[in-house]
Order: sequence, then C-alpha cells, then structure tokens
Amino acid sequence: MVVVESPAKVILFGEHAVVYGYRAISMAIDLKTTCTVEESDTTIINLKDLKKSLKIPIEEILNLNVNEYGDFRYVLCAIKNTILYLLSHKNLDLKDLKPFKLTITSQIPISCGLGSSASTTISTIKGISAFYERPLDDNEIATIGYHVEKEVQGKASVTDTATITYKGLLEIENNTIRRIEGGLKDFIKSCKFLICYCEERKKKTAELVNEVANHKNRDDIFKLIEKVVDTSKTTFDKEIFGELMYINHNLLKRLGVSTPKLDEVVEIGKTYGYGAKLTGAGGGGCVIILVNENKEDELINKLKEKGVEYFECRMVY
Ligand SMILES: Nc1ncnc2c1ncn2[C@@H]1O[C@H](COP(=O)(O)OP(=O)(O)O)[C@@H](O)[C@H]1O
Ligand SMILES: C[C@@](O)(CCOP(=O)(O)O)CC(=O)O
Ligand SMILES: [Mg+2]
Repeated sequence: MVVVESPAKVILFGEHAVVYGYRAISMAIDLKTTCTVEESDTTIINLKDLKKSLKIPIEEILNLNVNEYGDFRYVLCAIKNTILYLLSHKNLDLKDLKPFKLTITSQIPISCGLGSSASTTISTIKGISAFYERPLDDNEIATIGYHVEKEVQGKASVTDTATITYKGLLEIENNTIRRIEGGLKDFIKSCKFLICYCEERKKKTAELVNEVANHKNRDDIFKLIEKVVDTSKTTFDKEIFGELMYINHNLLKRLGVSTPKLDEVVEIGKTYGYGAKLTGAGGGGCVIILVNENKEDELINKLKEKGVEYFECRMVY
C-alpha cells in the first residue's frame, strides 16, 4: 500500500492578480492531506471527508470530461493526467494498469482558500505515480498539478500546486517560481499567524476567478496589489507587514471577493493584531491575522466572542 501526504498553503500577498502574471508570495503550512493507494479488484475512489465513493473503470478515467464529476473532479483529473504522463514519459504500458482503491482524507477545510483542491491534486499525483512504481520529481508533480487545476477551473496560476509541491516560501511571477530564502523567510518564520475560519464559501475558486476576470478596473487594482507584494519583500517589520496585509485585503475588497464577515474578522485582526487579510479566492473561507503578542489575549477573546474558529499555522519546508 502507498501512503503519501501533502501540506496546505496560504497566499500572503497577491491572490487573483497572480493569475494574470503579477507577483505573489505564498507559504506552505502544516495541515495535511493523506492519499492511500492499494491494489483492488476494481478501481474505487473514496473521498472520506465528503463521505463519497465512486467505482469507475480505469479506461473510463483516461477519457472522461472531469467537470461532469462534481467533488471527484480534481482527484479524477489528477489520476487521468498522471496516468497519461506515465504512459507517455515513463514507459508504463496500458496492460500494466492494475486497478486500485484510492482514498483521500484531509485536515484542510474544504473551499476556504487554503488550497484543499491543490493538496488533494498533488497527493493524488504522488500516490498514483508511486502505486505504479514510477515516482516523479517535484518539477513533474508541480507541472501535472498545475494542468489539473487549469483543466478543472478554466483559469489558474501555479501558486497553489507549486507551493504545495515545493513547500517553504515562494514568489510567483508569470507562472515562474522563485524560492525565497534568507531575509524574508527568516522574518516570516519569526511571525505568528492565526488562520480564522470565518464562514462557508458559497462559490468555488473557479467562479470567483471568473468574476474577477470581468471586473472593469481589474488591472489597475492588480498593479496596486503588486506594489504591496514588492514592499513586503524588503520590510522586515511586523507593523508594516500587517499594514500591507490590510492594504492587500482592501484591494481584494475592491475586486469584489470579500464579504461582510471576512471584513469584520479583518477589522478585528487589524485592531488587536498587526493586520489581516482574506487568503485565497475569497467569497468566504479564511482570514489570516498577523498576531501582535502584546495584544494576543484581547485578540483571542474578541475572536471567541464572535464565535470565529482559529488555529495557528506554521510554515512547512
Ligand atoms: N478532503 C477532500 N477530499 C476530496 N476532495 C477534496 C477535498 N478537499 C478539497 N477537495 C476538492 O477540491 C474542491 C474545493 O476546491 P476549491 O474550491 O479550489 O477550494 P480551496 O480554496 O480549498 O482550494 C472540492 O469541491 C473537491 O473537489
Ligand atoms: C484566486 C487564486 O489566486 C488562488 C485560489 O486559491 P484557493 O483555491 O481559494 O485556495 C487562483 C490561482 O492562483 O489559481
Ligand atoms: Mg483551490
């Protein structure tokens, strides 16, 4: 039996703009998705958290239109693209395609901006390639992962799949990846971040990305977001970093992807922490707060008073 894991991610600055080539900064965090793959008489996919199971012949997976498969679409698309890659690049033969039982479980809240889709995708790619005894390197995994998110969503950047594959802290620009080491990474490691689960997201990432695509001031706002990204890279000061998070949040608000609940939690994060912003596609989901240790008790009390769930996140690398 094969067992593989992948982390989650937060986008610290630059979501949405990054889809159009603007710079963004993202970080892998310590919430895990686990994928197990084992031999089976027929191919079965179990999504434990969603309490859903699907029996499907492998040959059908290779030809399907993934968007007809609801919650299974990322996993099926990842299986499809991985097997096609193994067939064309790794000497896997169609006759060696033995059936399997693949199971996904995850600690990542689903559709909350923490990359549950990318983590599910990447762990499936790793699980399937290991099951057929053709493990892939990180570049191959990240490339297949990106194509999966793009096929399912229509539009996507490499941010989520790359961050979850390479881990650590990354800068993305024009879909190319730069690992951030030294100064900014050390500074971010010294920061305490809380992730707040604010509300269920009503829309999928794909819908939010498409709404932003039609925003008439899209590029003006993206340029301002990129300025925030660039300033954050040289400012190793928590007060300024928190302020930049708040500015980025308000630019996302202008793009139309915030909600009253997210704004309310961001205001709490601004008042009782150094700053805060929504993270990921928005439309609900999570807010990330940079904690001010001197006011942490007040922050926690306020979040509890509002009934907001929170947890501390740490960078994985
Ligand atoms: N634990 C899980 N098990 C199975 N599928 C999952 C899981 N988590 C996420 N997914 C897939 O990812 C989709 C959510 O993706 P998305 O809207 O992009 O949210 P996120 O911001 O978390 O990435 C789900 O509808 C499902 O298809
Ligand atoms: C909005 C976007 O920048 C991030 C989406 O993240 P999530 O699916 O909400 O975790 C889209 C992308 O980069 O592909
Ligand atoms: Mg996603």
